[in-house]
Amino acid sequence: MEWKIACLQLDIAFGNPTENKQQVHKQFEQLRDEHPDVVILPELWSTGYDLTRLEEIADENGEKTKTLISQLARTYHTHIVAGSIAKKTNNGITNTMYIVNRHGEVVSEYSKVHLFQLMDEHLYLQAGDQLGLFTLDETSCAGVICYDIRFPEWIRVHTAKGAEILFVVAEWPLARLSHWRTLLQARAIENQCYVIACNRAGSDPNNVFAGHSLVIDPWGGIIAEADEHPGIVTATIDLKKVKEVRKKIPIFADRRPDLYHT
Ligand SMILES: O=C(O)CCC(=O)C(=O)O
Repeated sequence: MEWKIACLQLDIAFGNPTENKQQVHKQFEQLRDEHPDVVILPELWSTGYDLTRLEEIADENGEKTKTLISQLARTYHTHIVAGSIAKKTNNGITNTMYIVNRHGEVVSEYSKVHLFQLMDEHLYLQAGDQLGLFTLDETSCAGVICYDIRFPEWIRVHTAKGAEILFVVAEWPLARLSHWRTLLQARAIENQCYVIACNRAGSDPNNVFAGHSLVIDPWGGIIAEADEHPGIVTATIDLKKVKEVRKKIPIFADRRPDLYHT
């Protein structure tokens, strides 16, 4: 089975959910004739990192976001890995990803497990503690958020449980672009999975962001890469390639988890 992928590399308007939602609508309309199977948005795409105003602008239980992306999924008949948003809960605000299928059903949500202290996330956000596994078209997938890719053991938990595609949504700064590319390629090679990584472009008052959204195959080959500007990156992935690579070098069968204690 093949999937057409589209990453929306947005220049997120700081603290302005209304403007960001308009941008998302426009980009879906731009994609209308391409009929993507999966559309991916970046991290905190509706608010950006306006952390000091999150109490005011975060989405109460993610309800508005879920309604919006379900409508988009039904209208454009596509699965959506809806980046992440600031979700207001009774226990604080989380950095939460929603996944909806092409029928508009929310199939999963994942809250960022590793909070990034360099950008003050730990001061404003609550960490999640659940896996990011989900299934689309009977394909086992995982979704993680930005800093999570620095934790290979966290990604491995997902691929050891069967994930064949890793979706990464991010607001990764330009200052560490080389880490972004290297870490994503390494996660693809060591887990023999597709890595589909959607980063934001542009800047906010504190950071310039890297763009360079990437689609990487299970052999580590880069099949699509954006530049640093806002835009849409598309690629077609062949899901049987995961099984081919895993058969050629059977790392999951050869693992020795009984020895891997830290
Ligand atoms: O790990 C990094 O260098 C960037 C992480 C980050 O920007 C984030 O998690 O928001």
